[in-house]
Amino acid sequence: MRRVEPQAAARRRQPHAGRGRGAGTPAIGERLGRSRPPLRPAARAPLYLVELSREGLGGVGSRPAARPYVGERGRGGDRDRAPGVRGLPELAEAERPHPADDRVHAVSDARAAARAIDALRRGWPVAIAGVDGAIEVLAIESGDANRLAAFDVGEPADVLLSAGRAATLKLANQADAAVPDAPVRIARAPWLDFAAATALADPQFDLATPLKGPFRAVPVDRADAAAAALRLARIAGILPAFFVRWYEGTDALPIAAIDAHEDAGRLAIAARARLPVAEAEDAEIVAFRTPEAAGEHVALLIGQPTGAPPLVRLHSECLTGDALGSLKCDCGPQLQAALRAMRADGWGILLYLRQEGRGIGLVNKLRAYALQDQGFDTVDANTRLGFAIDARDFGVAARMLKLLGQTRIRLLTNNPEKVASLEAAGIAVAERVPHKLPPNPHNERYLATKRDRTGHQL
Ligand SMILES: Nc1nc2c(ncn2[C@@H]2O[C@H](COP(=O)(O)OP(=O)(O)OP(=O)(O)O)[C@@H](O)[C@H]2O)c(=O)[nH]1
Ligand SMILES: [Zn+2]
Repeated sequence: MRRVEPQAAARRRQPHAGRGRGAGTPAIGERLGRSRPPLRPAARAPLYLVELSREGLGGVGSRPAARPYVGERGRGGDRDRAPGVRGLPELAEAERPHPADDRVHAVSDARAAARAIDALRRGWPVAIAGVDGAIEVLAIESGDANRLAAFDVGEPADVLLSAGRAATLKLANQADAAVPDAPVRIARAPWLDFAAATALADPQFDLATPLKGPFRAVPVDRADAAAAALRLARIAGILPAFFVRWYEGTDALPIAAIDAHEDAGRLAIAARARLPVAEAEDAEIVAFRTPEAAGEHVALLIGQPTGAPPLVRLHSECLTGDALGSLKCDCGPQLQAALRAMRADGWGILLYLRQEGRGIGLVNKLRAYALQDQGFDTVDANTRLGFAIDARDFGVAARMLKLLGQTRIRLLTNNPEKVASLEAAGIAVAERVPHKLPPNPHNERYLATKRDRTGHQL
């Protein structure tokens, strides 16, 4: 058994309900669930939420133990397999996500991060603790003028943007913009009301909405917490732009909680089943998830192990390309071509990674598309929004391959970064297999940008 946290504290932590930050507007505080009076410490002490350890119950819930996908066809005989599932016996046990003694803190912290992400999307303030102190942020995208009025209590909150966005506003120099997701703080001028801040946050409307000004960048104090806030925005799929103030409470989210939330090492196999697909009737699907993060990744296993390293494709989710047949990118054709190549090769593994829009999420990718409609290329569009050019973590793919028992692969890609990231995470890439498809008039520029600006071998 493990003790997680007092129920009252768990309820109170996000949004910072009842922490008594002074005279907020009662109606708004009520609506945001923030007006509950603080509980006296004595009232919190005895109540604890208790969870049974999964290990103690013998395995992860009622799931079958993960069986790695290695070995040879028919070894042990088909009759030994669970019905409908490609089972390959006597193989290395899947790695455990964490040593048991790490788990209590990692789990509660990572859940606190999940609550903070949810709060950001709802327009609730979130406090984040750095080494030099904490900040509190209100996302501009999900906030409104009333929430800002409540947030501004005492003195007006400044604005927190990313360097990529600040550079487009001429508030950061090129050197700063080299790290587009680094934090930049803008002093709150009297005219910087909610509407003006919205225009600052979203570059899509720069051409249509001339910005007021001048704006003045000020030194970013508590920079680690500010950078963490921008990171949380990316995970939440919102614009990396906030109102920001110092926070003196003790219940701020530690940055380590965000690390735990994103920790690929916490991925485990959640389910597996047969999935006949057009390219391979004997395919098997394996789903992976962590206890906290929302995205579930899947592997599609094609053909039967031949003893040679499998042909692997890391495919990042692209709703527009994969499901809607978008011609703006090459994702849909690449996905299908990868499955065909695996079938031709004998066996392979497609990793379908929930990293839509190179990790910035669907809505932000569509904003990037709107910027491309205005003439910016795929790299500049990401930067102007305030994101890294590529925000993906390929450690996720490395972890999935290890859980499938594969540490030596042949990789279908034109992207040297995928090779380097997998190698750095302990996967030997025996061969990079080019994965080029003919351009169309709509994706020609996109592919040229990948070749010229992001090092793709096209
Ligand atoms: N932010 C952003 N994401 C895009 C854009 N176009 C496509 N994507 C996303 O880019 C990802 C596709 O990249 P991949 O094909 O996996 O990888 P790659 O870096 O091109 O490398 P390859 O293995 O050579 O194909 C998907 O998540 C798409 O949603 C764009 O203009 N902006
Ligand atoms: Zn795509």
